[in-house]
Amino acid sequence: MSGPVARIEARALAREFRGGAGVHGIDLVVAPGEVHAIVGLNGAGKTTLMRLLLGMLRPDAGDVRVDGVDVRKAGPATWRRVGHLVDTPLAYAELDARANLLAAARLHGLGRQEATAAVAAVIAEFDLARYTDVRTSRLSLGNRQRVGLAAALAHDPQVIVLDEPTSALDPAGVILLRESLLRRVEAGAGVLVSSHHLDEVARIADRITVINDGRAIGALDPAGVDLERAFFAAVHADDRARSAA
Ligand SMILES: Nc1ncnc2c1ncn2[C@@H]1O[C@H](COP(=O)(O)OP(=O)(O)OP(=O)(O)O)[C@@H](O)[C@H]1O
Repeated sequence: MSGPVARIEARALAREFRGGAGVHGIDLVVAPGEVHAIVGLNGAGKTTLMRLLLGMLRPDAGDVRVDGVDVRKAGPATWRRVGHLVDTPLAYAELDARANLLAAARLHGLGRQEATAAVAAVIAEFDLARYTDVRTSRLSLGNRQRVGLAAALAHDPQVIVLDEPTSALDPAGVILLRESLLRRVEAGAGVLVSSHHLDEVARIADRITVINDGRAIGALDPAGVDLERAFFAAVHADDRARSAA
């Protein structure tokens, strides 16, 4: 096979929870230099899929490669190239924003000076200067999300996985995140993002995959005229097909 190594490549990925919910055989690729968005209704399996891709959850079947490395064998060198915001945004709620960002940068392998410079850059990138000395537990939800995103991105990851990153952001935060991701993609990163905001997805995604009931059921055209209608058409067609089977 030729071409650049995919940032993320999953094959036949499956994990079924008791009761039957979960992820049922998903193939997915995130190439370098692209934003791949996944959209789906509440409970469709987006977070579960991301947790499987990041090795946070063990699959029943299938495999995942991150920057060409089998996720089961990935070590620090691979994880330093990954930035994610899935589940809890920050490690230390009692620390202020700057200390949290420094901790995240150091945990991702940056040296002291490198981390200080990287943290200054993401503080500017996410317009967080007013909040650097505030304990993160006291931040508003949206500012906590900004700090969480800054912590996920400070070490300049090549593989970026963000679960509903705009859910609590104000319009200014949405624009800052969009610009940040597009800059990183331009530099070769691969981004996987889940979202319920179809307008925003249409702005940033190169590829959109629809997830329904734990399965990847098709793609939406980010340049399409009525994404919402296309989304519901895909979901309802899949629901009908499965209830008829
Ligand atoms: N640890 C678990 N044990 C049992 N069921 C689970 C577990 N984690 C997730 N599920 C179930 O798997 C399904 C998919 O959940 P998931 O959180 O992946 O959906 P989602 O698409 O991210 O939803 P949302 O848009 O609401 O965040 C749901 O039915 C959920 O209840």
